[in-house]
Amino acid sequence: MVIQSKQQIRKQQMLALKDFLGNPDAATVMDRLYQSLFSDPDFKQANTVGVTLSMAGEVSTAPIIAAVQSTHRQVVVPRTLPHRQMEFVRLDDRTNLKPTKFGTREPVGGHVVAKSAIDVLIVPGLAFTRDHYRIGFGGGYYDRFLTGFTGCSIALATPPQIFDQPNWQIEPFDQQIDKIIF
Ligand SMILES: Nc1nc2c(c(=O)[nH]1)N(C=O)[C@@H](CNc1ccc(C(=O)N[C@@H](CCC(=O)O)C(=O)O)cc1)CN2
Ligand SMILES: Nc1ncnc2c1ncn2[C@@H]1O[C@H](COP(=O)(O)OP(=O)(O)OP(=O)(O)O)[C@@H](O)[C@H]1O
Repeated sequence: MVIQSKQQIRKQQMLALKDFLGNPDAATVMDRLYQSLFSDPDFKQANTVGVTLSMAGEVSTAPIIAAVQSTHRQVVVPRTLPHRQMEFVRLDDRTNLKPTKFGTREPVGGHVVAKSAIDVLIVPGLAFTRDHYRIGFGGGYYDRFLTGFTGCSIALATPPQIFDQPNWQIEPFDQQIDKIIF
Protein backbone atom coordinates (compact mmCIF):
# COMPACT_ATOMS: atom_id res chain seq x y z
CA MET A 1 0.00 0.00 0.00
CA VAL A 2 1.23 3.46 -0.88
CA ILE A 3 1.13 5.81 2.10
CA GLN A 4 0.13 9.38 1.20
CA SER A 5 0.30 12.54 3.24
CA LYS A 6 -2.96 13.74 4.81
CA GLN A 7 -2.53 16.91 2.76
CA GLN A 8 -2.40 14.93 -0.51
CA ILE A 9 -5.48 12.98 0.52
CA ARG A 10 -7.39 16.18 1.41
CA LYS A 11 -6.66 17.66 -2.01
CA GLN A 12 -7.66 14.49 -3.84
CA GLN A 13 -10.78 13.97 -1.70
CA MET A 14 -12.07 17.53 -2.14
CA LEU A 15 -12.05 16.96 -5.91
CA ALA A 16 -13.54 13.46 -5.67
CA LEU A 17 -16.36 14.66 -3.41
CA LYS A 18 -17.10 17.68 -5.60
CA ASP A 19 -17.23 15.38 -8.62
CA PHE A 20 -19.54 12.93 -6.86
CA LEU A 21 -21.92 15.61 -5.54
CA GLY A 22 -22.17 17.13 -9.03
CA ASN A 23 -23.47 13.85 -10.44
CA PRO A 24 -27.29 13.69 -10.83
CA ASP A 25 -27.33 10.19 -9.32
CA ALA A 26 -25.83 11.51 -6.09
CA ALA A 27 -29.27 12.53 -4.79
CA THR A 28 -30.40 8.88 -4.66
CA VAL A 29 -27.28 7.87 -2.73
CA MET A 30 -27.63 10.83 -0.37
CA ASP A 31 -31.28 9.98 0.30
CA ARG A 32 -30.27 6.48 1.34
CA LEU A 33 -27.59 7.86 3.70
CA TYR A 34 -30.01 10.32 5.32
CA GLN A 35 -32.68 7.61 5.75
CA SER A 36 -30.10 5.31 7.29
CA LEU A 37 -29.14 8.07 9.76
CA PHE A 38 -32.79 8.83 10.56
CA SER A 39 -33.41 5.17 11.45
CA ASP A 40 -30.31 4.93 13.68
CA PRO A 41 -31.33 4.28 17.33
CA ASP A 42 -28.80 6.77 18.76
CA PHE A 43 -29.93 9.46 16.35
CA LYS A 44 -33.60 8.76 17.06
CA GLN A 45 -33.06 8.99 20.83
CA ALA A 46 -30.90 12.12 20.78
CA ASN A 47 -32.39 15.25 22.31
CA THR A 48 -29.49 17.46 21.19
CA VAL A 49 -27.68 16.95 17.88
CA GLY A 50 -24.46 18.78 16.95
CA VAL A 51 -23.98 19.33 13.23
CA THR A 52 -22.12 21.76 10.93
CA LEU A 53 -23.75 24.26 8.60
CA SER A 54 -22.50 22.70 5.37
CA MET A 55 -20.97 24.74 2.56
CA ALA A 56 -20.74 24.00 -1.18
CA GLY A 57 -18.65 20.92 -1.87
CA GLU A 58 -19.67 19.22 1.37
CA VAL A 59 -22.39 16.67 2.09
CA SER A 60 -25.44 18.83 2.80
CA THR A 61 -26.48 18.92 6.44
CA ALA A 62 -29.74 20.77 5.68
CA PRO A 63 -31.89 17.58 5.65
CA ILE A 64 -30.40 16.56 9.02
CA ILE A 65 -31.12 19.96 10.59
CA ALA A 66 -34.67 19.90 9.21
CA ALA A 67 -35.28 16.38 10.53
CA VAL A 68 -34.12 17.24 14.06
CA GLN A 69 -36.02 20.53 14.20
CA SER A 70 -39.22 19.03 12.80
CA THR A 71 -39.23 16.56 15.70
CA HIS A 72 -38.80 19.46 18.19
CA ARG A 73 -35.32 18.50 19.25
CA GLN A 74 -32.32 20.81 19.64
CA VAL A 75 -29.74 21.47 16.91
CA VAL A 76 -26.38 22.95 17.94
CA VAL A 77 -23.79 24.25 15.46
CA PRO A 78 -20.03 24.88 15.86
CA ARG A 79 -18.22 28.16 16.45
CA THR A 80 -14.45 28.09 16.12
CA LEU A 81 -12.39 29.63 18.93
CA PRO A 82 -8.70 30.49 19.33
CA HIS A 83 -6.23 27.59 19.62
CA ARG A 84 -8.34 25.42 17.30
CA GLN A 85 -11.01 24.95 19.91
CA MET A 86 -14.72 24.83 19.10
CA GLU A 87 -17.96 25.33 21.00
CA PHE A 88 -21.53 24.52 19.99
CA VAL A 89 -24.38 27.04 20.00
CA ARG A 90 -28.13 26.46 19.84
CA LEU A 91 -29.57 26.97 16.33
CA ASP A 92 -33.06 28.44 16.11
CA ASP A 93 -34.87 31.06 14.04
CA ARG A 94 -33.21 33.89 16.01
CA THR A 95 -29.64 32.63 15.58
CA ASN A 96 -27.44 35.29 13.99
CA LEU A 97 -25.11 33.64 11.44
CA LYS A 98 -22.03 35.30 9.98
CA PRO A 99 -19.73 34.06 7.16
CA THR A 100 -16.15 33.13 8.11
CA LYS A 101 -13.03 33.51 5.98
CA PHE A 102 -12.98 29.70 5.74
CA GLY A 103 -16.30 29.79 3.81
CA THR A 104 -18.49 28.42 6.59
CA ARG A 105 -21.17 30.27 8.55
CA GLU A 106 -20.92 30.59 12.32
CA PRO A 107 -23.31 31.82 15.02
CA VAL A 108 -22.67 35.18 16.69
CA GLY A 109 -23.75 35.22 20.33
CA GLY A 110 -26.43 32.75 21.28
CA HIS A 111 -26.70 30.03 23.87
CA VAL A 112 -23.61 27.81 24.24
CA VAL A 113 -24.42 24.16 24.95
CA ALA A 114 -21.94 22.06 26.94
CA LYS A 115 -20.10 19.16 25.31
CA SER A 116 -21.67 16.84 27.88
CA ALA A 117 -25.17 17.88 26.74
CA ILE A 118 -24.65 16.85 23.10
CA ASP A 119 -26.11 13.39 22.52
CA VAL A 120 -25.12 12.89 18.89
CA LEU A 121 -22.40 14.71 16.97
CA ILE A 122 -22.47 14.50 13.17
CA VAL A 123 -18.80 14.73 12.20
CA PRO A 124 -17.78 16.17 8.82
CA GLY A 125 -14.82 14.82 6.93
CA LEU A 126 -13.12 14.13 3.63
CA ALA A 127 -12.10 10.49 4.10
CA PHE A 128 -13.31 7.72 6.42
CA THR A 129 -12.02 4.18 6.90
CA ARG A 130 -13.99 1.04 7.70
CA ASP A 131 -12.24 0.97 11.08
CA HIS A 132 -13.63 4.45 11.82
CA TYR A 133 -10.68 6.73 11.25
CA ARG A 134 -11.16 10.03 9.45
CA ILE A 135 -9.45 12.93 7.76
CA GLY A 136 -11.06 16.35 8.08
CA PHE A 137 -10.15 19.73 6.68
CA GLY A 138 -6.96 19.77 8.72
CA GLY A 139 -7.77 22.22 11.46
CA GLY A 140 -7.76 19.51 14.11
CA TYR A 141 -11.00 21.03 15.49
CA TYR A 142 -12.91 17.76 15.62
CA ASP A 143 -9.96 15.71 16.90
CA ARG A 144 -9.76 18.14 19.81
CA PHE A 145 -13.51 18.36 20.40
CA LEU A 146 -13.97 14.57 20.35
CA THR A 147 -11.44 14.24 23.18
CA GLY A 148 -13.68 13.93 26.25
CA PHE A 149 -16.87 13.75 24.19
CA THR A 150 -19.08 11.02 25.67
CA GLY A 151 -22.04 11.13 23.25
CA CYS A 152 -22.25 9.22 19.99
CA SER A 153 -20.23 10.50 17.01
CA ILE A 154 -21.60 9.68 13.57
CA ALA A 155 -20.29 10.43 10.08
CA LEU A 156 -22.06 10.13 6.73
CA ALA A 157 -19.70 8.84 4.04
CA THR A 158 -20.44 8.92 0.29
CA PRO A 159 -18.76 6.23 -1.85
CA PRO A 160 -15.64 8.29 -2.76
CA GLN A 161 -15.08 9.09 0.94
CA ILE A 162 -14.76 5.45 2.05
CA PHE A 163 -11.37 3.79 2.35
CA ASP A 164 -10.98 0.08 3.20
CA GLN A 165 -8.05 0.99 5.39
CA PRO A 166 -6.09 4.18 6.02
CA ASN A 167 -3.45 4.81 3.35
CA TRP A 168 -2.16 7.58 5.58
CA GLN A 169 -0.26 7.63 8.84
CA ILE A 170 -2.61 7.49 11.85
CA GLU A 171 -1.36 9.95 14.49
CA PRO A 172 -1.84 9.69 18.27
CA PHE A 173 -4.37 12.56 18.33
CA ASP A 174 -6.59 11.07 15.58
CA GLN A 175 -9.99 10.26 17.10
CA GLN A 176 -12.14 7.40 15.84
CA ILE A 177 -15.81 7.98 15.01
CA ASP A 178 -18.37 5.74 16.72
CA LYS A 179 -20.48 5.09 13.61
CA ILE A 180 -19.83 5.57 9.91
CA ILE A 181 -22.95 5.46 7.76
CA PHE A 182 -22.16 4.50 4.15
N1 LIG B 1 -19.35 23.35 7.23
C1 LIG B 1 -18.34 23.10 8.07
N2 LIG B 1 -18.22 23.81 9.18
C2 LIG B 1 -17.19 23.56 10.03
C3 LIG B 1 -16.21 22.59 9.75
C4 LIG B 1 -16.38 21.84 8.54
O1 LIG B 1 -15.59 20.94 8.20
N3 LIG B 1 -17.45 22.14 7.74
N4 LIG B 1 -15.17 22.39 10.64
C5 LIG B 1 -14.41 21.24 10.67
O2 LIG B 1 -13.39 21.16 11.29
C6 LIG B 1 -14.86 23.45 11.60
C7 LIG B 1 -14.06 24.56 10.94
N5 LIG B 1 -12.90 24.00 10.34
C8 LIG B 1 -11.81 24.69 9.87
C9 LIG B 1 -10.76 23.95 9.37
C10 LIG B 1 -9.63 24.56 8.90
C11 LIG B 1 -9.54 25.94 8.93
C12 LIG B 1 -8.32 26.58 8.39
O3 LIG B 1 -7.44 25.91 7.92
N6 LIG B 1 -8.22 27.87 8.46
C13 LIG B 1 -7.06 28.61 8.03
C14 LIG B 1 -7.45 29.85 7.29
C15 LIG B 1 -8.27 29.55 6.10
C16 LIG B 1 -8.41 30.76 5.19
O4 LIG B 1 -7.84 31.79 5.48
O5 LIG B 1 -9.09 30.61 4.20
C17 LIG B 1 -6.25 28.99 9.23
O6 LIG B 1 -6.85 29.14 10.32
O7 LIG B 1 -5.05 29.10 9.09
C18 LIG B 1 -10.59 26.68 9.43
C19 LIG B 1 -11.72 26.05 9.90
C20 LIG B 1 -16.14 23.98 12.17
N7 LIG B 1 -17.10 24.31 11.15
N1 LIG C 1 -5.97 16.69 20.56
C1 LIG C 1 -5.05 17.44 19.96
N2 LIG C 1 -4.17 18.15 20.68
C2 LIG C 1 -3.23 18.89 20.11
N3 LIG C 1 -3.10 19.03 18.77
C3 LIG C 1 -3.94 18.38 17.99
C4 LIG C 1 -4.96 17.55 18.54
N4 LIG C 1 -5.67 17.04 17.51
C5 LIG C 1 -5.12 17.52 16.38
N5 LIG C 1 -4.08 18.32 16.66
C6 LIG C 1 -3.28 19.07 15.66
O1 LIG C 1 -4.14 19.51 14.63
C7 LIG C 1 -3.53 19.32 13.35
C8 LIG C 1 -4.57 18.81 12.36
O2 LIG C 1 -4.91 17.48 12.69
P1 LIG C 1 -5.40 16.49 11.55
O3 LIG C 1 -4.48 16.59 10.40
O4 LIG C 1 -5.66 15.14 12.11
O5 LIG C 1 -6.78 17.24 11.18
P2 LIG C 1 -8.16 16.73 10.70
O6 LIG C 1 -8.62 15.57 11.51
O7 LIG C 1 -8.07 16.54 9.24
O8 LIG C 1 -9.02 18.03 11.00
P3 LIG C 1 -10.41 18.28 11.73
O9 LIG C 1 -10.42 17.44 12.98
O10 LIG C 1 -10.46 19.72 12.01
O11 LIG C 1 -11.44 17.95 10.75
C9 LIG C 1 -2.39 18.34 13.55
O12 LIG C 1 -1.26 18.81 12.88
C10 LIG C 1 -2.18 18.26 15.05
O13 LIG C 1 -0.95 18.84 15.39
